[in-house]
Amino acid sequence: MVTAYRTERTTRVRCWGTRVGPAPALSSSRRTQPRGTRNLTRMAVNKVMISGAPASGKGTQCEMLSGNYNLTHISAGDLLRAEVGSGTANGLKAKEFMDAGKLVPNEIVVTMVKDRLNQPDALAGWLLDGYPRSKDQADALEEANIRPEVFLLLEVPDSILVDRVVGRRLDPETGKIYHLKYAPPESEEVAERLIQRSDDTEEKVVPRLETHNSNVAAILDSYSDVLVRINGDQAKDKVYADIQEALKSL
Ligand SMILES: Nc1ncnc2c1ncn2[C@@H]1O[C@H](COP(=O)(O)OP(=O)(O)O)[C@@H](O)[C@H]1O
Repeated sequence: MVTAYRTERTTRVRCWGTRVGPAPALSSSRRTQPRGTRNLTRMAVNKVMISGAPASGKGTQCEMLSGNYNLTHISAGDLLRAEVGSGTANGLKAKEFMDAGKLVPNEIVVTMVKDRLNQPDALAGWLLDGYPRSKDQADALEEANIRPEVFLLLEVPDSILVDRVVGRRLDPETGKIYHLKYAPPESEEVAERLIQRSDDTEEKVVPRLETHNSNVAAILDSYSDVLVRINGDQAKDKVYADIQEALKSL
């Protein structure tokens, strides 16, 4: 496995776990750097972004990462669902886009996420999930001088994602994420209260995947120096182990 290091000029990253996606954006490895030009600085991470297609495992990995790394988990999707639940004008407008699997307009999302990042509980360390999802969203953070120390990209083939979305269920009491086939509820009591997100249907996951695939390349341009690609098409504990390995070397 290769480790990710921040060098004077750029961070050289490669895949973790067996490669599923295209070759990494930065295919360099330590060997391509002339000796003596690397000033490797190990760094503690407390500004982490995690990205990936719907059902790529962001929520599941964030559950483990936020607890073990003492990071405040900020999910753009959760913030929007809370807005929808509160019935505000923004929430009503956001719901239209979310139900269509489209990105909610920036005038709603950007301020909401920036305000959340500036709340006291996030200042010690944040794990930002599902934002940015477009180049202008990334630019909005740049303008606010908000940058991650590492950008984790979970990569899973589209064919796997549809199956994951359709079987995904949420426990409204604990927020825990289950899957009827791959991560079933541990008791009848939990099983009975599980809910399915309104956009977790075969029909709605298609536009969500299209939205993700059409935006992800532009976002990676903004974070190519801190990008760490993770193979998300593995057991969740193996994915988490790969993430830990990558973070250990930062
Ligand atoms: N950064 C964002 N910008 C605009 N809309 C977003 C953003 N993040 C989430 N959304 C909206 O909320 C929906 C659910 O997002 P999320 O909970 O992250 O689920 P998933 O990662 O499975 O798509 C998205 O389909 C989109 O409509």
